Amino acid sequence: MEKKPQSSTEESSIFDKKVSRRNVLKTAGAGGVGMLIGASGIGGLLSLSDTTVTKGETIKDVIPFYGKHQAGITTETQNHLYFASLEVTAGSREELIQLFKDWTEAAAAMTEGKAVGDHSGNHFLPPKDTGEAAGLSPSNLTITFGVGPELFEKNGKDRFGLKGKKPKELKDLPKFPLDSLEDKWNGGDICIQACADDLQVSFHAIRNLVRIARGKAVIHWAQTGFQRTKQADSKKETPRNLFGFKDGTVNPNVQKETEMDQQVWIQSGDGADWLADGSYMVVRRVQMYIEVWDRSTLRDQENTFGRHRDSGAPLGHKNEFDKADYNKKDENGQPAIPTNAHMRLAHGDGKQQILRRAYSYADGMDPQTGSFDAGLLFICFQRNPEKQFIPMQQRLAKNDKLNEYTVHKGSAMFACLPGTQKGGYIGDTLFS
Ligand SMILES: C=CC1=C(C)c2cc3[nH]c(cc4nc(cc5[nH]c(cc1n2)c(C)c5CCC(=O)O)C(CCC(=O)O)=C4C)c(C)c3C=C
Ligand SMILES: [Fe+2]
Repeated sequence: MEKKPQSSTEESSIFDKKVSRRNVLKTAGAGGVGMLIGASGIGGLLSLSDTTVTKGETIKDVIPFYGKHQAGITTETQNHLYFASLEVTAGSREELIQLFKDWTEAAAAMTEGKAVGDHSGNHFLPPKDTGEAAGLSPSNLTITFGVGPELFEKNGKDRFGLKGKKPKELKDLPKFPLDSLEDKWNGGDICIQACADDLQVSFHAIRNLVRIARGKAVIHWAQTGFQRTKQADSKKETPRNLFGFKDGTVNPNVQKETEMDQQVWIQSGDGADWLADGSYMVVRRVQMYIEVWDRSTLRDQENTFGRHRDSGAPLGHKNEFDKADYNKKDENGQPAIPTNAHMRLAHGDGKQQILRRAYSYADGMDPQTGSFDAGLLFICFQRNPEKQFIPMQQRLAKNDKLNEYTVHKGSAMFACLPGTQKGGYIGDTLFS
């Protein structure tokens, strides 16, 4: 559950005063703009331009969809996640291109709080938008698209004429010691990450994008995720994971463009120029044995992460954001932060960094064990997984004390596409 970045390019809500879909409806009723409702129906009602009917009022909670980078990477984490991994069934490159064009249009509309497609009002046709987000605020919805290795080549087949564009970094992750991966949580041709401050808004986004993809792509696996809501934590402190620890304290600073260029954004000259301004996303579905954890002592728990539970401070330190001193000894002359502590191993020599943007999940019961199926959908972004996530996970998989309490069940890597401008479409540099 990684925290709080805010990128100056993407994140500033473009308007200052809130006009939710509901407010527009109210205003329409009060201000006598019923004609508008009759003329353009829900689709029209929800369009940004229609906010002019409420002069002076503007919309909040909108994160722009268009831009140099896709939103949902350096964006401050929203309360909820709906993540979907899809398999492409389209028969041709043209169909695939059309899919990305349709998705772009729909995603741009939904992030502005608009419905998908025009409201036809035709009683003999299914409505274009499924409707469950009508009346809801845009809720800072971001929709982020990524492509997996098999979109470029599957079983030696160049399915969409993309083989020559495959970046060498985009491949299945190596099998790490202790991995217990299941096909049902692995891989995918395309991923869509929908984050919002309302789960119904996230779900609506994925549902409508999957609906648009009918005949061209199907869901392979999906996962919801959550963290404490901003309403529950108005101070917006670092969220706690399901083991009760602050999670997301040490993360690259998304406000610093140079840091993002070094660690997160793929640069032209890195190998695949069409992917410049995109980022590699690694996803791991990590089940956490919360019942086992709950029976372990506070000292064991703190030694596992190398941090104090209450304050989030590194062991031997006072405050959450104190710089960890890995040479510090405890009263017995032992390292204050144990050599197998998660944060110590993840940190390494500090040269590799990743931008973590994970969410907790809770999916009922694990039928095999009768315990909770709960954990972390670990998501991170980086410029080069071979230099960043992979060596880090190799260290963790070998020695991390956290491995006593977790198991990696799912794994995937996607290349998150560069952003696009109005008139373009997500993926345009891949297909041009
Ligand atoms: C390979 C990358 C990582 C995986 C997989 C991972 C899983 C994982 N982590 C936690 C909880 C915490 N992680 C913390 C720090 C931390 N974790 C990683 C990487 C992976 N974690 C990094 C790079 C760091 C920062 C290291 C540093 O330089 O200090 C912490 C400490 C607080 C914090 O900084 O966020 C916690 C807590 C869980 C529960 C988990 C899988 C279930
Ligand atoms: Fe971690």
